[in-house]
Amino acid sequence: MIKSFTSKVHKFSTNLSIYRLLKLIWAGSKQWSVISIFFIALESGLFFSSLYFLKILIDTISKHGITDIKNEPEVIKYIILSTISAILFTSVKSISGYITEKQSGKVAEHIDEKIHNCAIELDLSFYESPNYFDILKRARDMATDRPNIIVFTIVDIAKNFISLILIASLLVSIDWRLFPILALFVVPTLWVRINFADSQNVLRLSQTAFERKSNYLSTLLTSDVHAKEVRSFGLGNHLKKLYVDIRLLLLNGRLKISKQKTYQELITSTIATMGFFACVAYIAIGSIHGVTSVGDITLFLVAFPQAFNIMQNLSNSISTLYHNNVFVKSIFELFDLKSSLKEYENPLPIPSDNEIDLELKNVSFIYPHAEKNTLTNISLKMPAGKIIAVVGSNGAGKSTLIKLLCRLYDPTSGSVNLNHTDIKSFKIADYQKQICAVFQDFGKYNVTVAENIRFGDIHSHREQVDIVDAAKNSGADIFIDKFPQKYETTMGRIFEEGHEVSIGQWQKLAIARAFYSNSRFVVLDEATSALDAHAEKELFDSFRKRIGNRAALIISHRQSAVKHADYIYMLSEGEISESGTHEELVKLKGNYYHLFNENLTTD
Ligand SMILES: Nc1ncnc2c1ncn2[C@@H]1O[C@H](COP(=O)(O)OP(=O)(O)OP(=O)(O)O)[C@@H](O)[C@H]1O
Repeated sequence: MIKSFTSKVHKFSTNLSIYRLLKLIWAGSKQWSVISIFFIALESGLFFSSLYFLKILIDTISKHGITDIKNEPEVIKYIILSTISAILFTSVKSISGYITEKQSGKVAEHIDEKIHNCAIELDLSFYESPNYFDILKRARDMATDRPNIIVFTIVDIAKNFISLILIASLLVSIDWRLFPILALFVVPTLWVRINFADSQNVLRLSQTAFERKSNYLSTLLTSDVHAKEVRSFGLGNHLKKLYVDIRLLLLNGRLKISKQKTYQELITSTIATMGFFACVAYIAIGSIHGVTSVGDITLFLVAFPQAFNIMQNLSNSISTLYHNNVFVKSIFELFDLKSSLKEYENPLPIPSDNEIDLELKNVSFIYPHAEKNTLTNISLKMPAGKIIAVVGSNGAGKSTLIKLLCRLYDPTSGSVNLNHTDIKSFKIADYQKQICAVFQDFGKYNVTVAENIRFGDIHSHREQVDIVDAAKNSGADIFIDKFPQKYETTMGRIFEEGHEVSIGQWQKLAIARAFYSNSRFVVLDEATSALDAHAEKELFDSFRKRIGNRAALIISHRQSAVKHADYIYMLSEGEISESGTHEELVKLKGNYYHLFNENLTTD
């Protein structure tokens, strides 16, 4: 058991990252940490002094005898002093509870901010990794209430530790053997708790993926997005069963180690209680033999249960800290993740020329964890003021190409160049401002109409008229004007008074974002797929006028959307198989011709 205990303690100290944790707490709450430390010292000092005055009081009484009237002023003095110390102790304890609450609130805010920064700054490849989601989930779970628990626990450990030292000095003044005896009987309890916390941590790590899966199933059952299909396909009971099975599995895992802990705690708490009464017997027999005084016995009966409680609290706090360590580790794991997109050390300014081209040169790309290239040797140009189109069947690699253009990923080989300069030479944020993309799975923001459009260029403070212009250009103005609150209408149905609109209308809002943006390049990835034929025709007929001297890239499965492009690239299984104008490609009677098959026209 001793070997197991020391190995647990070693694992505990290496796993706990206590120094890093304290640094994190300090970074998030410097001022409140200082105040908190002051109150810890004050509280412990007052606790000690109330006991100390009590001891002197008892010593005074027992030395001079209870009936000695001369003794009265001194007795009253110590009664007053120990009462004042006890009152101050309880008051400081209450205030210090508030201070710890404030401190942990600050730490939680700090951790929350860091987690959100990581989530924003990490590149898209992390979102392809289940492991990243596990880390993120654990870190997010941690962010809500764990900082609170951890700060409270650390403060508790500090208080208990100081109090224990002070109280130990009192106990040692009775008999030095009392303290080691006490420690010996409390250690098994600590061992059981650390052991339990350790098993819980291992279990939690192995359960995170299942937890995520059960959360996912619960979302399927409860979210508005899936409500229609769940009902029409009658998926409810099937999904519910999958959910319940996983929850049962998780519960059984937890109950198994909890049962083990209950058995072990039964034994160790019996040992601890026996320890307490062994000490009582030791002191009582000592007093019969005249070795210990009445003051000693009284002090022992007051101080010993306190010391016993403090040691129990300490063991509880330490195991709580250890138990929460899995979350602490997760946030550090998250903080340690490094984006694979590297910032250039001396970034160049974005070229200010009026005419600016974007070009892919011999680009190949393989997704992280994928086995083969999604794109191979792609060369393609987006010249200023021109509209180009990329077409191809499902899975050909069109959206992937957009991700590279937007620098959401870097190519595995080849380069993306802005006016002949590799885009890696620019600051990522500066470059990304040059491109505005409307993705196939565009965002539906449950904010006002105006904010939905303003998200296209959130850093500029432009006039309302620009928002209205963007809405007119995308055709969204037609339904916006029908809302009583026009551009101040909240979209979606998540919030009260929100207005839900059709998918095509949402898509028009997303396109309005692109028109509102000042970027030099516009990318529409299947961005008009939900527009009715009339709205789509109207948009593309005047698209050139609407984008001004910007360059545009359109991805679409509809011939009507791509045929007016200046140049079209046909993507087949990740490679460009054909390119040319619509007329040239139709005449070629190759992949492009067959893709649109019957409905091809050259008008
Ligand atoms: N995150 C990813 N990780 C691994 N492979 C991916 C990932 N995203 C896409 N792929 C693979 O890359 C290939 C190209 O996908 P992409 O989304 O670029 O196709 P697409 O041409 O846009 O298709 P669609 O017309 O259906 O939108 C597909 O075979 C897909 O399986």
